[in-house]
Amino acid sequence: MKLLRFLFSVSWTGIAAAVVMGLIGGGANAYLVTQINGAVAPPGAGEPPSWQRFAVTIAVVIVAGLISQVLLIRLAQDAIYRLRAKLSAGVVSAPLEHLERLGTHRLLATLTEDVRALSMAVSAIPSMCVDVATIIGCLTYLAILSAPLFAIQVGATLIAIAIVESFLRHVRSIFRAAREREDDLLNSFHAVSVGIKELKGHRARRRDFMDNRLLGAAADLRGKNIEAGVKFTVAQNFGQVLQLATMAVVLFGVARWMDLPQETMVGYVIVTTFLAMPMQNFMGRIPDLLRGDVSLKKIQLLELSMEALHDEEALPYVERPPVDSARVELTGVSYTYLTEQGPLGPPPPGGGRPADRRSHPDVNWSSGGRTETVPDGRLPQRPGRAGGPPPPPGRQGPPPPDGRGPGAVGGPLPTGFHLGPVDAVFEPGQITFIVGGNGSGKSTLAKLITGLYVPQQGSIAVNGEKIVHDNIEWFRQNTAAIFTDFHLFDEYLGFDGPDLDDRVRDHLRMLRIDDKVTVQDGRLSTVALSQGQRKRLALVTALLEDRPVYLFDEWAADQEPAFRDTFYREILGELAARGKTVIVITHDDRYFDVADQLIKLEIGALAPR
Ligand SMILES: Nc1ncnc2c1ncn2[C@@H]1O[C@H](COP(=O)(O)OP(=O)(O)OP(=O)(O)O)[C@@H](O)[C@H]1O
Repeated sequence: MKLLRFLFSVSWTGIAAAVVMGLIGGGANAYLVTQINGAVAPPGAGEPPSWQRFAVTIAVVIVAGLISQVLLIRLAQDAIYRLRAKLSAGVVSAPLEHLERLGTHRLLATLTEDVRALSMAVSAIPSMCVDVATIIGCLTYLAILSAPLFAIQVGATLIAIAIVESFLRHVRSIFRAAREREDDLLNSFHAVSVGIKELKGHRARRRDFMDNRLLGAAADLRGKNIEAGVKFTVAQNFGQVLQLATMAVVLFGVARWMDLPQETMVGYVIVTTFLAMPMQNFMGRIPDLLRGDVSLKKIQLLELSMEALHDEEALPYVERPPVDSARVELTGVSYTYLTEQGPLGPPPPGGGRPADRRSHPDVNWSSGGRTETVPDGRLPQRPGRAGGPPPPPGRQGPPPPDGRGPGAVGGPLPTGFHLGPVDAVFEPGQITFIVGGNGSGKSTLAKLITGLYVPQQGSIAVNGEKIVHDNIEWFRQNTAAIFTDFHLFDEYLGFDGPDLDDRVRDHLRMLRIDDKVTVQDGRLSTVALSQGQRKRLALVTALLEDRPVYLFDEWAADQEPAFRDTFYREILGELAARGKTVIVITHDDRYFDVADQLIKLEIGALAPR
């Protein structure tokens, strides 16, 4: 079971210690049974009873059980902590395009539901270990008491396990289907939180959404959980019936047929009665284990799908300050969005990563003038290079050269919107406007310029230094960007210095929001502001970053006319005067005269000048 393997990977020594203590407890439990048997068996049949020995055995049972449980509780919590840390780090370090494709709902479902299910499963393991130790101890005593009875009991238990296991296979697949519906439910919850205004304002839409989307998924989930619960209960009861039937066969058949002595039968009854509790506890915890196993697989699948050709957490980062001024040059930069072509497939046999789940199937890290295609390179051919046909200009990128058609079942393929090739130079002290219609690729280009996306063809250079795997993390530290879907942290994380508050106050004053927000110890009094005000707060952060490249994605769109004028005519000018490389995505044609350079995109391609 993956769950146990996962727990072992956290600390096999901890597991071993807990299991040893569990076994001591289980052995002591079994010894307790022998003493009870000695006390109730006919005189002279067994060991004479001794209350001192009885008390010591109980002490051993309690102490060993306690130590084992404490060890396993610590282990379980450690495993959960590590899982949370690993998952969060995985999310932060996954390539942006990959997270965008996964969608918020899938990430949320894993970070909440899967971690919760796994916590339950891992927390169940301590008591299950003690149960197993007690069962082993009791069966060992039974073996000493009577080999035939032991054989019958073990045989019946194995048959019960086989029957329950066949039921559990169904239950597991139901849990798996239920888990998929949880993604849909989380998607609906997400839609409720971000689309509440649209739902409140349109009764028919709200009804439709509630009945068919949210409650539809919830009802489906309920149905699956009921089905799994009922099947499991049937299996559990069947197991119990089999145990009782075995007892009946032994008491009324085998005992008479083999003429077993009364003290053996008393021992047998005590052992089987004693066995019932740990057996039931163990069975009762199995659904938690199954759900945990399903969640662990889901988590691993997500991690797998997050797996990047460059694991961003592992990106080399040499502490190196940003450049003083940046000349950013794009040479033949192209990028094609991947689109989902079908259900996400399982990993291929042999544990390798399925080709269709690669996060960057087409990334080529340009290094030292040489283009490396990683790993097997289903590269959309760049026009004018390698003799490939030019990609059709437009929303759709080139078909994958591996011959898989759009109907192919599998993960994402590079068949989405295609941008490029783009050749452009952004000089220090220069203001560049990037313009173009909706969906022409401006924001996509912005993500490439800021290093958030990696070009699939061509290269980017800063002051002549090519951006490659080894310096992309550093490259990102050179740009202060505000995208349209920016996020405001209410704390100035990553900034320090005794004058931070004063610097923030100066900027708040300059951007005319000092009457709305105050700052204390690097924390803002509020971020619950109008969209225009929130954008000004984002600008405060960008200005504090003081980086050589500034990129604004339709920043002024929500500003009042007077402040829009201030932004275009004063703030941009000041940044350029300080030698910053300023790039502005805009539709504001009234201010085009501010730009030193105008780059126009038309459906993913540079418009002819
Ligand atoms: N995360 C994504 N995944 C797949 N395709 C995307 C993604 N983001 C954008 N696209 C596609 O790329 C195209 C260009 O999008 P982009 O956001 O770059 O346009 P834009 O020029 O900034 O548009 P606008 O002016 O409306 O903001 C879109 O038509 C869309 O189809």
